Formats: sequence, structure tokens, C-alpha cells
Amino acid sequence: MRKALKFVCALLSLLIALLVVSCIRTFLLTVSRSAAPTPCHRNESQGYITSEDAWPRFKKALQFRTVSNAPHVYNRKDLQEFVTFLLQSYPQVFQSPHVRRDIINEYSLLISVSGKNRSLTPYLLAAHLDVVPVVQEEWTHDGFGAEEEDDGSMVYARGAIDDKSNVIAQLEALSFLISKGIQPQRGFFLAFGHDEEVGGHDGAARIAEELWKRGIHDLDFVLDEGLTVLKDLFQGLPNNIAGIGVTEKGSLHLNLSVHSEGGHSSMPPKQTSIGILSAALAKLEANQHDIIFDEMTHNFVESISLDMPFPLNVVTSNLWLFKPLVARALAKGVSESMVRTTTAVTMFQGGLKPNVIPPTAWAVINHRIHPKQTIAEIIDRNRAVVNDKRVTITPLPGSYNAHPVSPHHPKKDRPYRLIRDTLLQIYPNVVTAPLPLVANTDTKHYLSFSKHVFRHNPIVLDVKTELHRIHGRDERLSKANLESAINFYYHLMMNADSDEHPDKSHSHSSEL
Ligand SMILES: CCCCCCCC/C=C\CCCCCCCC(=O)N[C@@H](Cc1ccccc1)C(=O)O
Ligand SMILES: [Zn+2]
Ligand SMILES: [Zn+2]
Repeated sequence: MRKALKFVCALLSLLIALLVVSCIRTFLLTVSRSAAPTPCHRNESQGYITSEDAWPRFKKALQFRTVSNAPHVYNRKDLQEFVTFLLQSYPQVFQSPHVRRDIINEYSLLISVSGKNRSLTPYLLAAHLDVVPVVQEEWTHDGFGAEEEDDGSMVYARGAIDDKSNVIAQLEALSFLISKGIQPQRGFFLAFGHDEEVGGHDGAARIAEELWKRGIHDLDFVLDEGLTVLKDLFQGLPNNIAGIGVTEKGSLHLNLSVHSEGGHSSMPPKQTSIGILSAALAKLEANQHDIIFDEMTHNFVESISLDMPFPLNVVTSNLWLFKPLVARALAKGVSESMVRTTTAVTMFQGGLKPNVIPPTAWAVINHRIHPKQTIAEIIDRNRAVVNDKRVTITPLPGSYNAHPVSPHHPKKDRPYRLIRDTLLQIYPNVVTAPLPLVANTDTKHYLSFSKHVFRHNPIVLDVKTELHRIHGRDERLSKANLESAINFYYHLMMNADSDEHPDKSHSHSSEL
């Protein structure tokens, strides 16, 4: 008994000592923290663009039903009309002697802006024209009506966030640049694919082919849709987090199927194919893939730790002691998608009639694969968890592993610094963070052109009230967000020329 008491006292003393050390370490880190780097407010005289003129164009763009349903299955009529609308809405852009526009594979749009300094490697801004379908009965607004809130501050429509806001914002920024008589030093492309939501095989893939054919084999950087400025990601965090996607998770669509004897439902087996499959799916949902707390996550947590309120600042700034605790906390809520391979049962079919034993049942699971895992690992573990020979697990085509991580040292890596600095110009009080994008983009088609590939959508989204609208119901965007996005792209176009971001990678870019 005495020994046990001594052990408990020793343990308690150790715990108290560790806590004291952690608090002292946090205090020292806080007082010694160098002032946040002053955002490089580049060329403040660059000007500011309001969204007054853009807003009606954006609303019109949202009304085109450019829905993609499956690879090669999309609304060709509305895509064609949307592209025609864009070409007619920005006459200054398309009449400029420095701009070339090409329709690629009938519905995608490649806009080439030639730079004065042909020795500078061009960059590429990507967005996409298509949207996912609308389940209208779930919406409180017409999914393609572009209806506004009473005060005109918000518009509701599919594509408001993903991704027509970026199509319009990039064109508005270019239009403003041209209206000021500016020809950029560094050339660039605006690449608008028309089937991103079904893999980009007909759109971005064909734009990439066109660039390659033209002899454009290098891009200074690629920026596509992605993480946003996240509001209230964690309770108590005073600043918004501007995630910059320096990689993106892999995507694996798995088909699970069960085939069994049919027959009359009055003489049923112990389990029908639907029951067998349901049990397998329930096991996979109950046994999530492991939490992975990698270096990027570690750096991210440390980068926000000293801004967290007590005691979270102590816990998150002492990962040497509290890493297991923080890892478990991150595995809750939306941040779970950053620390593990996610499992989403997205499709289920089975059964013919109420009185017929179903001979077949199938389901589709979408895994978004953590950058530290592979497709093979995920399939092997799934098979072990299901552990039922009656269930056939087959990977569907179009799956891919996570992307390479783009260089993202804010001092050494100019393209990352350019995007970070431009974000800080628009959102001076955010914490920028290199993170994995939890979803996927058309960047998969541009990886061979540059190692500097980023995924960021320059809008502020409240994690609780807005994220679920992406691919969900009542998608919407505020006028303020559209305005910020336009100014982000405009400043990016200007900053890409800035001497603060000297390009040491001179290469002779071919004709744009
Ligand atoms: C601590 C950080 C936590 C991070 C939380 C996550 C925050 C997420 C914020 C924004 C996510 C926006 C995603 C926008 C890009 C997605 C575009 C898209 O929908 N792409 C499709 C592509 C695809 C994939 C597979 C088959 C067909 C198409 C997708 O990802 O589904
Ligand atoms: Zn998208
Ligand atoms: Zn999408």
C-alpha cells in the first residue's frame, strides 16, 4: 500500500513538473515571438476594384446550368452559352492585343496573356465552368436562380463558391488590368476547364495538351481552387486561417458488391445481399483509418498555438508532451479530414421489389487518401476490416494518390511567398498555413508543368455555416467575398511582376 502511494505521489509530481515546464516554455515562446512578419503590402497604389459592376455578371454566370453528371456527360448547351456569355461580357479583355483566347475541346476556355518580358516563365490560374447537380427539393432557393438576400449582400446558386466565383473574379481582375492599360511583365494563362467535377479529362487535360503542343513545358506556378480563408476553424482562435493547399489528398472510389441467390421473400436467407453489404459498410464506418499527425500538421498546430487562449496555447505549443491529445482533438469536426484518410459511403443500390430477395447489392465508397498513405494500403486495410469473402471490393477507374508537396518555405520559395503575401494584402489579419487540400482539383492535369502547385480560393468561409454548402444545399457567396476574390487575383497579377519576387528561374517561354 505504501509503495502504491509513493508511486502515485511520484507520478503526480512528475505530471505537475511537466505542466510547469510546459507553461514556462509557452510563456518564453510568447514573449520571444518575433512580431508577425509585416505583410508585404505591395504597391498599395495598385488600386481597388469594387464588385458593383461584377455582381450582375456573376449572377448571370450562376444561372447557366453547367452541370456535370459523369465523365463526358455534362450539359453541353449551357456550357456553350456560358462560354459565349463570358466572351461577350469582357470585350476589353478579348479585344486586347496582348490576349489570345482559345476554345479547347468545344467547351473549355484558355486565355493567354502575353507578358512584356518573354524571358519570365508564365504562370497559370485555373478555375472551372461546370458545377455539381442540385437536389432542388433540399434548397430554399432556386439552385440556378441566383436569388439575392433582401439587402443584396448574398447570392444563392450552385457554383457560387465552387467555382464560378473564381472564373468571374479572374476575368474581372484581368479586365481591370487591361482597363488601366497595363501589360504585365510576366505572362500568364487563365485555364477554365468544363468538366472538373467529373475528373477534368475533357477540359483541363486537353488544355494541358494544348499548352504542351505550343511548347509551354514550364509554368512558374499553378493556382487553382482549394482551401479558403477559414473562419472559426477552432474555438477561441482569434484569427482566421488562410489555408494554402500545397498538396492535395488522393482520391479512391471503391465499389463494394455482393451477389447472392435471389428468390421469394417469404423464404428468406439469414442475410440478403443488402444485409451483407450493409454490415460491411457499417464495419468500415466504425473502423476509420488511422490518425496521421505528420510534419505539416505539426507545423500548422505550432503556427497557431500562441494565438490560442489558455490552456489551449500551452497544450498546442508543447506537442512534445501533448501530441496524442492534440491529434485526437484534430480528429473531430472538419479538421478530421486533414489528419486521416476519410471514408464516405456515397452510393448504395440493391433490391428489385418488396417481395423479391435481392440477388445483388452494391455501394461506392469515396476515400480521400492522406498524403502519407497509398491506394494499395487503403484497399488492403478495408479488406481486413470487412473480412467477408462474400463482399467484392473493386477500385473504380480515376483513382490517384496524393500529389507531391509544393515547396512552401516563405523565405526560400518565391511562388508560395507571392501567394501568401497577396493573401495578406487582402486579409491582413489571417494566419496563412501550408496545408493539404482535403478535396481534389484540376491541378492533377498540370503537375508536370511546375512543382509549385497551389490550391486556394480567396474567400472567407465560416466553417460551421458555409462549408456544408459546397456540393450541398443553398450554396451562396457574399458580395464582399466576390470583391475580395477579384482584388486578390488583381494584386496577384501585379505582384507576380514585382521585383520582391525576383524570378531566378528565367526560361525562354515559347509563344503564348
Ligand atoms: C486544419 C485544416 C482543416 C481543413 C478543413 C477543410 C476545409 C475545406 C475548405 C474548403 C474546401 C473547398 C474544396 C473546394 C475544391 C473542391 C473542388 C471539387 O469539388 N473537386 C472534386 C474533384 C473530383 C474528385 C473526384 C472525382 C470527380 C471530381 C472533388 O474533390 O470531389
Ligand atoms: Zn471546384
Ligand atoms: Zn466541386
